[in-house]
Amino acid sequence: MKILSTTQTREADAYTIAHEPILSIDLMERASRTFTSWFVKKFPKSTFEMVSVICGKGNNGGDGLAIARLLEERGYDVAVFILNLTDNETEDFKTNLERVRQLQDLNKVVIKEVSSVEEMPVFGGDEILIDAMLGSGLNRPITGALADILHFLNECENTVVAVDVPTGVFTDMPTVGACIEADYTFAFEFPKLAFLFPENFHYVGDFVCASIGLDQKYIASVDSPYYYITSDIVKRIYKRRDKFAHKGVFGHALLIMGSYGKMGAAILATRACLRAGVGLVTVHVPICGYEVMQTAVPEAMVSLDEDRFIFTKVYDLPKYSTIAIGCGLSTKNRTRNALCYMLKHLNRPTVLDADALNILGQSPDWFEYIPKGSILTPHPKEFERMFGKVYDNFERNELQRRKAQEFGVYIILKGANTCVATPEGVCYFNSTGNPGMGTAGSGDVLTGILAGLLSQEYDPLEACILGVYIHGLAGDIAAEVESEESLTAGDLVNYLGKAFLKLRKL
Ligand SMILES: NC(=O)C1=CN([C@@H]2O[C@H](COP(=O)(O)OP(=O)(O)OC[C@H]3O[C@@H](n4cnc5c(N)ncnc54)[C@H](OP(=O)(O)O)[C@@H]3O)[C@@H](O)[C@H]2O)[C@H](O)CC1
Ligand SMILES: [K+]
Repeated sequence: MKILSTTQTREADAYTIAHEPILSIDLMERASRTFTSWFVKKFPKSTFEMVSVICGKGNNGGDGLAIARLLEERGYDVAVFILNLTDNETEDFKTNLERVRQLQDLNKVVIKEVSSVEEMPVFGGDEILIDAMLGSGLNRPITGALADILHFLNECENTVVAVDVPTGVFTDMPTVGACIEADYTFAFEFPKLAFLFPENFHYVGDFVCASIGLDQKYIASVDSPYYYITSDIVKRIYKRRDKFAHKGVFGHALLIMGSYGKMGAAILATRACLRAGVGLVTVHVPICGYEVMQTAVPEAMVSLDEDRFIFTKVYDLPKYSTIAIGCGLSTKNRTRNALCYMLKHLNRPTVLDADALNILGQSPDWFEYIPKGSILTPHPKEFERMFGKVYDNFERNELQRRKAQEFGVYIILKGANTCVATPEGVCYFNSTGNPGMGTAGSGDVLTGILAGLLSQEYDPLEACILGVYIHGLAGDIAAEVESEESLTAGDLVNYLGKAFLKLRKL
């Protein structure tokens, strides 16, 4: 799914209104119905006493009024609070206010105007609050009376659901000023870029998005460097196996991993590579890793280094279809030199993770040796070691895109909404995964999956998108059974099979 900026969304909005054609008030109604359909399933009316909708006077407030009316129609007890902080009202806000007033006249909805925090009501414990104060029209940081009201609301214990954008959050740049702290955000048509960055989680909560019927052809024609990885994209990438296929056609991966005390990383990556469907896997380990590897992963072949404890040299590189290097490798001098030699002599996309990235961070001149189309999989700390400190995630994302373009590589920045940046400067944000995956070895599993997919002739972009998605999906299935707290990297490997089964059914 493409992610549009606020300006582009407004253009898509205007295009839809002009070409569907649809009146703007009817588009607002459609958006509000989409919200309401989700809301009634998520918060059935038996689960709380009342809904209070807090509205600004722009179109976000207009949505809020339409939602209040639609919820009343569905049998909810609804109160509307209109923030009287400006005289500017949009036409669609006015029309919807008129419609709600008719309900008020029938004693079906309560409407109250609020001009300051002192006039805010005390909400009951069972009330749910809908934030329709400001949406994508935010054009300056929130201060003054509205900031006081937001602070007041944030102090309340009630569940808060934001319409389109949590009030105060800038969608395309870092947020400053007061913000509502929503528990849920329901975004129209696309998630906003800001929702994908951790610093905004506090404001956005869990987000969902759904189409409000904006013109799909127009959206397809708009240029955007940002995509959200949904099942649609993954479905197009995933290749079913040929009935007559055999292990010879699924490639032979070489994993260069592990050092004394860090063989677990190599084991996890090797198991993941096998579970991701590789035909054959050879794992190159120092002598100390021989027995543990043969015992822990009998399906893998082992190539032994000359050194007892670390990686120093590997032969026969051309015979492997894919190479991945780095998990648990160490950054000792001889390993560094061996990595440098390899990078210079490899001539095909390679997966680089963990200590391979730490070594690159220490020797920035070596970035130019990385084969084009390679995949680098840093977590934020490794990213910082390679490319330096940043102020926030918008800046980090810009840097990630720039470096991917500069070196002609794919950079997978791991975290919530893992982001794949391509050599063309496009970003794909993952939609699967959960906080339980922030556990030792989780990254090693991803590296193994990527090597397994590349071996099966997924191209690097396909491997990145499918890899991060299925890694997250395995995590989500595992968390359902094991809980986020107890989830281990080994579980991710064990649930990969179930994730593939789910993928087949998409
Ligand atoms: N395509 C869609 O996604 C649709 C979206 N809809 C909804 O429309 C809003 C956007 O509505 P808009 O009227 O453009 O803007 P807002 O309601 O968010 O804001 C209204 C005005 O608030 C003022 N403003 C801006 N920043 C501040 C601030 N810091 N403090 C106080 N007031 C502020 C500003 O007016 P000014 O004259 O004061 O500059 C805004 O114009 C979108 O989010 C959706 O909810 C449609 O309903 C359907 C299609
Ligand atoms: K809002």
